[in-house]
Amino acid sequence: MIYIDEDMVLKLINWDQTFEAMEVAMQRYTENRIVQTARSRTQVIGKPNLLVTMPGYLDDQTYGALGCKLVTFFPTNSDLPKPLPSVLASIMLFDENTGLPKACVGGFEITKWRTSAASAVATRHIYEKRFKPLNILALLGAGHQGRTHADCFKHFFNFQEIRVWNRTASKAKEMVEEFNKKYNTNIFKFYESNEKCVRGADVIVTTTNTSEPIVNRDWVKPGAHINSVGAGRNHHSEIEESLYFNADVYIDHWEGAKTELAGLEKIGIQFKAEVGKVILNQVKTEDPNRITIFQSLGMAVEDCAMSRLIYDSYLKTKNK
Ligand SMILES: NC(=O)C1=CN([C@@H]2O[C@H](COP(=O)(O)OP(=O)(O)OC[C@H]3O[C@@H](n4cnc5c(N)ncnc54)[C@H](O)[C@@H]3O)[C@@H](O)[C@H]2O)C=CC1
Ligand SMILES: O=C(O)C1=NCCCC1
Repeated sequence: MIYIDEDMVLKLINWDQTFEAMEVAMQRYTENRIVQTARSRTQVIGKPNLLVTMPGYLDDQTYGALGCKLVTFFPTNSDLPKPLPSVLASIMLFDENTGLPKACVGGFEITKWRTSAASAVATRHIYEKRFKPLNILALLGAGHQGRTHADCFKHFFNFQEIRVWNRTASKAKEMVEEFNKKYNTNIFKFYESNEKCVRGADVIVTTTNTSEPIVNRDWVKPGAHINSVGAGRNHHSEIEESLYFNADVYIDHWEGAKTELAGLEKIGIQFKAEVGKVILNQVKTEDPNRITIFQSLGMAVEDCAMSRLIYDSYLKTKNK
């Protein structure tokens, strides 16, 4: 069995293949060519810290794999004297014919990249494909996911303004300075207020651990698209509940939605479809003024696709 560490993953990963891997995982989901269950959660007694397991099987010539991601979600890591990321992960990849372990692949970078690419896939198919404006992007959250989403959306879309808000303002300021420098641009703008950041935005991405809404219904312009990524108290804490009633809500998978979005179902929110159906043109939002939401939960088969991609790329570099 080989071990592919985070540095190697970073050398091998790129946005275009990650996007394609997410599109394939989402399509295969809709075509019933995957197996995955809701993830298990094992909590450290007395702490909010979790070990999460995400097993999956994806049937595909290029991205197919049998694997299991092990994620630790330790919100207390930011309070350590030397802070660590709150989401850490490793992905085990198995031989489909023998069950032998083939590789353990670092899952920290993969989780950031595949989650960002899943948001980009949703934005492209739910929103951009309908010729909707892409002038202003609002990013709420300047943590690991917020930063990777910024790179990803800069790569795939041509926004004129990318706004950044974070609960601790200094982090958003730092990020804006760093990203303007990195891309030799001035399109990244710091916002002190989440309301101002959201008002007028065409696309909104939320990547926070908040347990209270940070996006209010009245702030979101008609026809805007929201990718809600954060999983604080639950997976739907970032957006004011009444906004869900005034939007078409798309998810990535129903197994996860049944448990992790039970709170939304309980208050009567109906999910329109999984993103795979939109990719396959089986469903779409017709009304240009309708707000759309991609409620991202994260799928095991996305991690299977990514670990297969990285594993194959790794073998190619070794066999050169
Ligand atoms: N949907 C998916 O597929 C995935 C979702 N996630 C979720 O994304 C979120 C962000 O993950 P990372 O960027 O890795 O974490 P991080 O620890 O790097 O960033 C956390 C962010 O949340 C913000 N935050 C924390 N408490 C807040 C509050 N009360 N109000 C407003 N903002 C608050 C912080 O300022 C920071 O911007 C987490 O909730 C994580 O569980 C992570 C991986 C995959
Ligand atoms: O999909 C994932 O990976 C995760 N989703 C939510 C929380 C931690 C990891």
